[in-house]
Amino acid sequence: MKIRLATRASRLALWQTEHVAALLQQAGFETEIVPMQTTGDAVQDRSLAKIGSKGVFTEELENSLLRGDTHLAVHSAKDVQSSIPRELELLAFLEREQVNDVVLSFNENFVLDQPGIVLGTSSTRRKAQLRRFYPHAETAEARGNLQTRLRKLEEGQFDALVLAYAGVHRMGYEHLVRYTLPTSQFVPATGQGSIAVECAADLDADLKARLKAALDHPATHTCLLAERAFLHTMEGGCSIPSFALATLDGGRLRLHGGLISLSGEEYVEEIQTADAATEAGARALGVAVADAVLARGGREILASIREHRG
Ligand SMILES: NCc1[nH]cc(CCC(=O)O)c1CC(=O)O
Repeated sequence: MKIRLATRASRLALWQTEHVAALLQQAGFETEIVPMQTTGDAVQDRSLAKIGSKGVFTEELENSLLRGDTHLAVHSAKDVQSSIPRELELLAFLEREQVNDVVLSFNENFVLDQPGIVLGTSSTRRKAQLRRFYPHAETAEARGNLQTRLRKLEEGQFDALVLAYAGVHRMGYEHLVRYTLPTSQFVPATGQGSIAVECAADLDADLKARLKAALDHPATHTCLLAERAFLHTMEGGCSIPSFALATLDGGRLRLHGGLISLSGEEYVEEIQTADAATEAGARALGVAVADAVLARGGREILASIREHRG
């Protein structure tokens, strides 16, 4: 049977979808890749916070699943909104890459701890974390796909670029990495480093089970359920500077989640652990960490972000 895969047309998205296709082929499926443009690709001149983050990289792919034109949609897990249409289902999460944010520069002697440096990023979370942990650095908007951002770096629009290691590795830009930022401070966005595979909820149950068996990484899946429950409770999209990283150690699931104000001054974080045996337990951990963050000052941070945006 030929499985049709919906994907964005960016080089990173195509790399990820070819990776999914290869796993499916190993399991005996034929595949066809169906690239499409999303709003997030079309709108390059405004920051994601301004165009609204709800599904800008996923909606067109989801519509193709809903029409029955494709069987699976392949996304960066980070780009998938915290609640998806009830007719759709997140079937599988592929094994996660190293989750860190990294700093790239063409200058081999680039030093982060230096006054006046300009760091390119398009993420409100990274901007806020940089303001908190590297207050001497300035940030500049760096929208566009990875190739566009690298070109802006090469043109000298900023001294360095802050990106997810996962995308940098997949695109072969590791030789430009000057710093790997610690996940204790630069806690990544929900889902960073994993690829999510979505399907229609009414896809044939037997086919679903075979596709899931070929693609899903259960430990990553458990972590992502906790992180996504956190994000859902936080009511954020990728433009709210929340962060969440779940890790599994033996049978224990650990979730580090929090929220940071745009200025980087207000900061609430929470770490809790739970038994990782069930999906319900993983989700409950995400809700508990988010509730604690909201109760300990997160609500005020969210209110001030909303006020700031008008
Ligand atoms: N929204 C952009 C986006 N979505 C996924 C990745 C990288 C790959 C990943 O985190 O899985 C990136 C680029 C970045 O954040 O540097």
